[in-house]
Amino acid sequence: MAKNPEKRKELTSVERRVARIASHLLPSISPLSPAPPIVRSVASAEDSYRRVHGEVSAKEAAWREVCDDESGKGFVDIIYEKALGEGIAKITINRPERRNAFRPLTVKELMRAFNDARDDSTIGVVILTGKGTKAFCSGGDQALRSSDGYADFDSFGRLNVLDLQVQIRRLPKPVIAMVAGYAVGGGHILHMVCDLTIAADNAVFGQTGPKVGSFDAGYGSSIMSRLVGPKKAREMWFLSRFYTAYEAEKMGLINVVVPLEILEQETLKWCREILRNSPTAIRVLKSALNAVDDGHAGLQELGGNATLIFYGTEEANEGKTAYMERRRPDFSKFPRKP
Ligand SMILES: CC(C)(COP(=O)(O)OP(=O)(O)OC[C@H]1O[C@@H](n2cnc3c(N)ncnc32)[C@H](O)[C@@H]1OP(=O)(O)O)[C@@H](O)C(=O)NCCC(=O)NCCSC(=O)CCC(=O)c1ccccc1C(=O)O
Repeated sequence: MAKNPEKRKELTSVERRVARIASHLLPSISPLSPAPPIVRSVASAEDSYRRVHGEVSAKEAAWREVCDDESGKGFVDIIYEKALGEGIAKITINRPERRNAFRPLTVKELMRAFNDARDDSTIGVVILTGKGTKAFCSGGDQALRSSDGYADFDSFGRLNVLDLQVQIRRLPKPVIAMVAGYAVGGGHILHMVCDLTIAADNAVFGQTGPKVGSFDAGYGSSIMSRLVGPKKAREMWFLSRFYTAYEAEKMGLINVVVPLEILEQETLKWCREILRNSPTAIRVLKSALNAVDDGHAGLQELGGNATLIFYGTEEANEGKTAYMERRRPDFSKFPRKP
């Protein structure tokens, strides 16, 4: 070790640079090779952000079940939990005996839970998952399919999962699909509308609609085409094949594959990493990333965020205050910035 402080500083700097370059030279992982236990981290252990913030915790969450929302109806088809002392909510489809297929009641309950998570200002990230390790979700419950949608307790059919998709897309907080087992049919679409997908190595992805006389000509087609490209999207829909988690990762359909045993641990790490960042930046970015694809609705969401931020300024406050005080607003002190 160099004794001269100048030399030591130089040596440390060289070591840091070598570590950074080496992290870029790691061999790429074959799509069929097993996932490494520690998931991709390009930043070197020595960078200044890490020195300030430390490692993201991978500890288990202390989940507290939310048995009810303001409707007072309780939950039957889902489990809704929040991590104590953390800004994480977890919504689990709880019909494992049906591979977590959804019926209208399931969708209604999912919407209530997502609504609660949206309104709860302590929550910054929402995880959507399925009970057990065999399925994330296998789509609409075919036993309840009728000529006008899906009907459970009454005779009216509905396709209320389409409203759920829009709700997830517009929720101003990241939604992460945590997928073990099958994510197929309408279940595959649910993971696609989520902002991020973290998959276990046993996950299987695909559409089944054309095999069972169904299709999703909305987000299920357009978002897929954006994610995997128009040719691959046609393959996925026309052939209705299933794909492994590694194939899905290679296609850009999901973010990462991890061993099943650490699926929740890794998902929590991603949540905590997001939660370290500015909530407003994340909120605006989500709406910006969706804006073009979502057309007027996308612009409305992005524009709403601009208004929300503007309301916090002195300039906006001057307008409101002047109105309330029955006087002319004085906007002259606010610069017309270049
Ligand atoms: C998922 C499987 C590949 C799993 O196979 P396997 O592990 O061998 O298990 P199984 O023995 O098949 O299943 C166990 C048990 O679960 C029942 N089950 C599974 N999936 C469903 C389902 N979707 N509906 C009803 N029941 C289901 C199965 O019958 C077994 O019951 P037993 O009593 O024990 O026999 C495999 O299960 C499978 O392929 N499942 C079907 C997948 C499927 O085709 N899903 C429907 C696709 S269509 C759709 O989801 C439309 C949804 C929708 O609402 C919509 C409509 C219009 C526009 C948009 C949408 C949209 O969702 O976006």
